[in-house]
Amino acid sequence: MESVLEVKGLTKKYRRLTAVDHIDLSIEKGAVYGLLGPNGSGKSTTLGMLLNVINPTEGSFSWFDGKSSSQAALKRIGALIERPNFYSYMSAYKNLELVCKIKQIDTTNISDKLTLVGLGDRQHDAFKTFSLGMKQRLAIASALLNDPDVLILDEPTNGFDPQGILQIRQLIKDIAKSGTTVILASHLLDEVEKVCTHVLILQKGKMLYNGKVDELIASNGFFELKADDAEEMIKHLKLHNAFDKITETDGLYRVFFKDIITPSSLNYYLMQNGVSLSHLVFKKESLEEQFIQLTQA
Ligand SMILES: Nc1ncnc2c1ncn2[C@@H]1O[C@H](COP(=O)(O)OP(=O)(O)OP(=O)(O)O)[C@@H](O)[C@H]1O
Repeated sequence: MESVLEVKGLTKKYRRLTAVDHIDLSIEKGAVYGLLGPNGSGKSTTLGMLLNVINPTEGSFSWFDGKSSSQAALKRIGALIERPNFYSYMSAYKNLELVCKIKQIDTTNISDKLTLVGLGDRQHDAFKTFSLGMKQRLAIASALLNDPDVLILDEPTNGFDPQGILQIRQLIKDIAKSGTTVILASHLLDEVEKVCTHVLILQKGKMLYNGKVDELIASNGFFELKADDAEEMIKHLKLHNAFDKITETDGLYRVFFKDIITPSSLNYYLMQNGVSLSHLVFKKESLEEQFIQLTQA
């Protein structure tokens, strides 16, 4: 697969605060890569470094083949970090014409990009008549004017109503389908689950998970167990060679294994060791449960 971005040990320190702490990342063409984390976890700082507006304290990154200069690489990237200022009395089309003039790009793409973001039939209407969601879609069209290989979005659906959110998420998926790699920062787990193929989970600048969204969801699952003799059960669970960890809430034990274990084989193992269970349920965690586990660890 063609590599779009390679990041090694990227770190940003602000005095004593480490905003981004040794991040490694490898993004392939066509991925929709989510940077997921609560406010202040370092998402915007990471994007700022990748866009050359924040100087890293340590580490390195290289765009595309690693051979192009950072200036040349930046020309292949469209970014929407802050809401751009458009002229309210000018039409969507005229606003984008102005963007093209400023960025010295050909204007031939404007109508196509407006159609792509669903504003084809509103392109000659004044910007001030647009809803918030339409304004954001115009901003995305603006970032796409020079046909970038990569589109970077910071919290793309923040502040929109449910319908606006749906439209923007669908648009992001359509853009990715057309071959553009997307990197998006979001504090919304649901957004990453619905839109992204890959995710880097950040907490206080540290990487908690980095990989495919599917693989995060498709964990080995866990067992909910109860036994009259809980102590004996725990002892034998811990002796199992695939044992990972155990947690307890109100007498119900959640047991995680490093490998896939079937309910019947676990039941058999415990029975052989003299432990009879009064409750055995196998469950798969939702991404949300895994996210909570990761961020609580
Ligand atoms: N210029 C700065 N000087 C000092 N500290 C900063 C600066 N910029 C960011 N920080 C701190 O770095 C940490 C990471 O901030 P960052 O904005 O990257 O997080 P984020 O995940 O994007 O959060 P948000 O969604 O709230 O912007 C925070 O603790 C923030 O206060």
